[in-house]
Amino acid sequence: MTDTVAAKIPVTVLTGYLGAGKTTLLNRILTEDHGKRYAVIVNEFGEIGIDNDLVVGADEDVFEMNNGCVCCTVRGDLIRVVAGLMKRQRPGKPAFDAIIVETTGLADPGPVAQTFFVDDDVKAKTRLDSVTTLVDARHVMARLDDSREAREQVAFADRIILNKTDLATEAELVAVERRLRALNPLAPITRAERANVPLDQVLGLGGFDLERILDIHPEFANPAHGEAGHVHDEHCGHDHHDHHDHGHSHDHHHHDHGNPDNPDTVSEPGIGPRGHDHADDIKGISLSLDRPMNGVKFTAWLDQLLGQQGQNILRAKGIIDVQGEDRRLVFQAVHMILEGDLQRSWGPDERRWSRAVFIGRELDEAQLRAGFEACAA
Ligand SMILES: Nc1nc2c(ncn2[C@@H]2O[C@H](COP(=O)(O)OP(=O)(O)OP(=O)(O)O)[C@@H](O)[C@H]2O)c(=O)[nH]1
Repeated sequence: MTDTVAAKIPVTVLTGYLGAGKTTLLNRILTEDHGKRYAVIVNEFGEIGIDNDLVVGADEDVFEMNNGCVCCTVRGDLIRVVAGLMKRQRPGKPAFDAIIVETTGLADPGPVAQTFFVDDDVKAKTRLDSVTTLVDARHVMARLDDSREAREQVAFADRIILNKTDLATEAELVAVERRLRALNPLAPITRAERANVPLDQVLGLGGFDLERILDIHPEFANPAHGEAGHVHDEHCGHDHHDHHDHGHSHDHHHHDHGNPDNPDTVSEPGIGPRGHDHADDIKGISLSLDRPMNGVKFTAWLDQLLGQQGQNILRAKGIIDVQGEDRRLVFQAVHMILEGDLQRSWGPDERRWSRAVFIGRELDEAQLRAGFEACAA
């Protein structure tokens, strides 16, 4: 028994609301000198891969799941990706020491975690090691008020990392901790800045506690439709129709639930991640431009935009092709807090283009697009 458990590849699910610091932690894990080989699965929000591109130096082992709506389609994707990973070989040992799944900030981690219990193939070869939830010390209180996903992420955690402690006072941190404790009395809370937690507090915890989750979600291990790989589970059942609180609006819900193995069936044009509106009025807008941008204009536009609409912009990020600059300009924002810098050079064969994703409420897509394109050099 113990042998089988040991032979299974541990899976860590990293979750946390938009901009909490998941990619920062992931990059820390991937760059630390640990001699381990990790496979990383990122659940991309929006149709133009940016997240994937922001994960450092791990090209060959980063796998993208190509949509944002975790409750509907990710299970099928995840099973496919994990099954593919299992086929890889390393002499004498499993292909990977661990698998890390980064969920989108809008995801309820339930269906992702559930995948490791319902699909027989996945279950035979992997074990869920822990769900680690990152929390943005500065913004989490508001998100716990208005987002069911944010609350679920905290409730589900085996470990909580209270990140961005540099952006909050001690009194605020204590208040946040009290609130987190109320939602999840058991998960240890570790404070962090730039997700600087020791890796042994994230990986190899053996921490996923099925019994605790069954207390929160008695139906967890027994999905309504029961079938391995069935993506339209009980989360879908209540979330789509009953729970206005959950805030998923699936107005654009054209995809075929009966065919989780064919992610193409979810591909559709339109706003947001493959046309899905998340959390009622939250939407994602993806912009791109094939001409170089004027760096000064772009920065001024972005500053002004965040100044005026930062309250409504939950998250923004992008990779910009600046005229006269060999390096890629990478920017990120969470509400009004903006960070940007010139990172690595564009590769000789790399497509030079600018792309950005804005996720928020009451965003005017036409206006954003016009503003973005007006920054062309
Ligand atoms: N001040 C401060 N900024 C941080 C800290 N940790 C991360 N950031 C910044 O916060 C922004 C979001 O961090 P990410 O790691 O991309 O967050 P994420 O959870 O992966 O975001 P999504 O994948 O979009 O949900 C980036 O600009 C980070 O550099 C921190 O401890 N303090």
